[in-house]
Amino acid sequence: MSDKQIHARYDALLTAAADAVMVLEPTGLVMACSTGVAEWLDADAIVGRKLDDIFPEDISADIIAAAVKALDASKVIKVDIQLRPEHIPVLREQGLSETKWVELRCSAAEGEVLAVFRDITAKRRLERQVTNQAQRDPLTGAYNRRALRPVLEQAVAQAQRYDWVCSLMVIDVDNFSDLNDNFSWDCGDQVLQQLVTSVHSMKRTSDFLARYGDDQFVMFMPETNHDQGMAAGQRVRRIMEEMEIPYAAGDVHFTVSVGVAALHGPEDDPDNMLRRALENLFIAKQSGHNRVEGEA
Ligand SMILES: Nc1nc2c(ncn2[C@@H]2O[C@H](COP(=O)(O)OP(=O)(O)OP(=O)(O)O)[C@@H](O)[C@H]2O)c(=O)[nH]1
Repeated sequence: MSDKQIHARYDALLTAAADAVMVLEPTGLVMACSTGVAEWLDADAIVGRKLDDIFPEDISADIIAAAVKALDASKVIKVDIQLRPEHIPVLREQGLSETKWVELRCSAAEGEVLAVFRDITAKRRLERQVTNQAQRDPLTGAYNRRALRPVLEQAVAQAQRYDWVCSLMVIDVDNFSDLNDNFSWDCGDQVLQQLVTSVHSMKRTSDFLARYGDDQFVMFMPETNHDQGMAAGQRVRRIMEEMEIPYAAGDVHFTVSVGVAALHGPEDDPDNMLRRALENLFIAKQSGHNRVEGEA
């Protein structure tokens, strides 16, 4: 096969490929470029420039490191790169209008490196969506019990290390099964959704709300001592008591009971805090509902 044929085949391959490809010198100089389907890359404006002139320092260093490794190890080196238009003016001018994730694969060829960029933005988005769904309660959008566990463990350990205070509350809808029975399951659903919306709008950004059971929610509150946790519990109780949910058969009212527990020093742990909060919730229910109980 002649050199001409080899070049023609190489050009045809690059023209047909969906991926963007750059031929790089190990110094970072772009010798050739084909854009594939990347509408945010202008080959003419890239060829002859150094990666440092195109990308910010950290990205260009990642690409050069992958290229050098591919040359040294004679194998394909893979690295994922995030391209943000606000950090890469050169690509923004060429049409990069939203954040993209690309998978870079480098392989060595006669002292040069072929750098293949594949757009994996859609795959990344899907992965994030799936992770998000796995951590959320589909009805209310609050975090679920599975998501709560690692947050509690990390936050309680951190509070213990730095001698900070923290508290949690368990919120439980009073006579929730009666709401379901007397109105409808749909009405019960609306109560749970409204509860979460209201608690979200009153809580601090750092507080963490999760659906813990059927009609039960746990809110972890960092940097909150017992008295502040009780005050937050009373706020939740009052807001729920005042809420009216419009329903076909008339406005629906409901109340909640709340159990609060604060961190008890270095020997305490999330399971014990939850157990105490649930005990206090039980006392609130036994004492007539629509109450907040904490530690004496
Ligand atoms: N609408 C609705 N109901 C649910 C959902 N998940 C569970 N339930 C129902 O919620 C009810 C929970 O009832 P219980 O745990 O007995 O609590 P309660 O009736 O509030 O009683 P107290 O806590 O003692 O006041 C059960 O009847 C479940 O079937 C849901 O997602 N939506």
